[in-house]
Amino acid sequence: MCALALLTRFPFPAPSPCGPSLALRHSLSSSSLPCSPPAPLLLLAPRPLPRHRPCFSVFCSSSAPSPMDPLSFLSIHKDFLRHASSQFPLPPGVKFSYGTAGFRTDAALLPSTIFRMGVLAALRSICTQAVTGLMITASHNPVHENGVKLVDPSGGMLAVSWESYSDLLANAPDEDDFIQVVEHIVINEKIQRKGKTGEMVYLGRDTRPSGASLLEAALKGVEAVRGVQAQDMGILTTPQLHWMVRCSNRRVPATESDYFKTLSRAFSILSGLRPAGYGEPTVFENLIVDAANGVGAEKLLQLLKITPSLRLQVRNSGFEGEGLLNDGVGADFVQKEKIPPRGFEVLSDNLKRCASLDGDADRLVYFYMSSMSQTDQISPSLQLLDGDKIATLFASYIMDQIQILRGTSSFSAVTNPNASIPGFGTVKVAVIQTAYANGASTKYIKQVLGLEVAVTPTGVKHLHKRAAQYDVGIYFEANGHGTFLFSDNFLQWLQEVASQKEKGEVCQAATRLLAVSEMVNQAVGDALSGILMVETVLQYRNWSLQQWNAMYTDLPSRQLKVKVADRSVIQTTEAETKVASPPALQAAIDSAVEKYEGGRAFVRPSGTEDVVRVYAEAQTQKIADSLAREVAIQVFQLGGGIGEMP
Ligand SMILES: CC(=O)N[C@H]1[C@@H](OP(=O)(O)O)O[C@H](CO)[C@@H](O)[C@@H]1O
Ligand SMILES: [Mg+2]
Repeated sequence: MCALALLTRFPFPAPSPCGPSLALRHSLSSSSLPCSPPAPLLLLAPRPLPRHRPCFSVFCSSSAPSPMDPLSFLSIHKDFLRHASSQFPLPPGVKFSYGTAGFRTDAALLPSTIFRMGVLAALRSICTQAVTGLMITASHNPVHENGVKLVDPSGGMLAVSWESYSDLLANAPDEDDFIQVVEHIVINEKIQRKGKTGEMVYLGRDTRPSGASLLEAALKGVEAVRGVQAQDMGILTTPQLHWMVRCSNRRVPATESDYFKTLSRAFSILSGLRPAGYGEPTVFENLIVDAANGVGAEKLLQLLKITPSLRLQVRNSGFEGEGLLNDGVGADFVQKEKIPPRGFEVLSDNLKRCASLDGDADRLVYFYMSSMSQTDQISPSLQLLDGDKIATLFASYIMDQIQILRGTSSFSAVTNPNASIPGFGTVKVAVIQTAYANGASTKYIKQVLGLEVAVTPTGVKHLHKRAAQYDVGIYFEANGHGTFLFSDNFLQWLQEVASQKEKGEVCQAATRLLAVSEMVNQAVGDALSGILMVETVLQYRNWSLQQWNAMYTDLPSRQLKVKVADRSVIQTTEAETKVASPPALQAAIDSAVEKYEGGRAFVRPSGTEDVVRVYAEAQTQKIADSLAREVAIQVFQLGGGIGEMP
């Protein structure tokens, strides 16, 4: 295919700032920009620009690797790659987008995308000279769908700067275009082979029936990049694969069995380190876990086998075809619908300690049923302990330990996060939330725990990055996806203190935090390690779910979705809490909010569905409902609503 034909087909992104062997030197709309020294014209391609402004860019190179034959320079055989990709043709009429959490769509449409992501994961591995990962899952989506996410060497999500490559690769119409995109990535990222042996991609999948054949496609993609090894890690939860990639690159034991052993060992250490002053440990009733008929069921049972002190039962396991994945079950269902998952209704009286995972076990919510008086009759209602409640519980536990490290063994109502720990200095602790966090949680964290709250846009990749800036960064989305991270500096200091037995309580608190840092997945949110952590804190405090729930009362809230012709017309700012465009919309939201004391509302285009999301909270449910509706109408009117008016 000639370069000109490609012109109209690929919106190549600007070269990466981290590997600028090719510089964007020239565009037809600004052709006077110098390209100095003159460099060979390599590729003529359109770049993403504001709409209605046709413009093309010239990528040019001035340094090695050999720009004219980048693949053979890497010992990648072009014909082999072309032949392999021809086995996985692009389905017609589909536009793929990496989105907030990877590609997700009907499984039948995915083989080409997953083959190509295998290639990308292999290129990322060569580029970073480290193990990368590829997970086949569609999380809480229906069973006929599937998806793929890439894991970076740190164990976190794929670097945002590489997301545009995944879109280009996934949408390349044929083999020649595909090869051109691969070449573009190799040159743009200055990828070179360093002759090391670390070029490896770990592959994992959840329990979806389509997973096995899609994994084959991924395997072929990795193998098409000769020299990079693919390792099939089997059926896993998403967080397990992230954990394995992270551990492998840190040169620590990284098998699935190591994962279970690490979590279990840390849980046992923590169970044996209850403080004096909270009374004799209560023998809790078993936790009943709704596993969304997904991969979490089998994995929880494996964890249970080696952790006898963990008291739980698994329901909605999906074993032997019983129950459909994510169908009326799971964390997303429970959090959104606020009703018990399928299979739990009959047990209403015993539902005192329950939790729900999502389909790939990276989200976790807790709940219990309480009898509430509704008009003239008593009916059970679901009390949800969502990601905000989990973050608050964890933050309060961390502050408890920090108080002890400071030499104050009792947990005072208001802590001072700036007070330093003798021997360490100021320990920076923060909770990272999104705009969807319930206002009551934010108030509690700031006013009662005295902690900083940072707000990022929606999507775990944003929260994780921010959390990594603190000594302890706790992040959760309200939907139950989150974890907390420790800085290496703080961990190193804790190691020293934990080895000084004579320090008594202080040594114990350091030992606890070290165990917590092993148990809580440092790569990504993990429902299994989340359960262990919640159970640890509840045991430590001797708390029932009711006592935990009483930390603060959620403000009533309402979420709505509005269909508009083009959701990209809504642009937001200030971590998605304000609308930048159309400007009249923010003014309309402000005047709606002003009518209700303590009200809050914001809107943003969804990154995973073709809708604009509306969120409102207020002092009563009725007001939250009216405010949400009022704002939804404004979105409809000012944002090009289609279909029925909300
Ligand atoms: C309000 C909400 O729950 N949004 C979810 C949802 O994103 P949207 O961009 O809102 O569609 O899916 C994301 C990926 O799972 C998750 O990170 C996020 O929290
Ligand atoms: Mg998930």
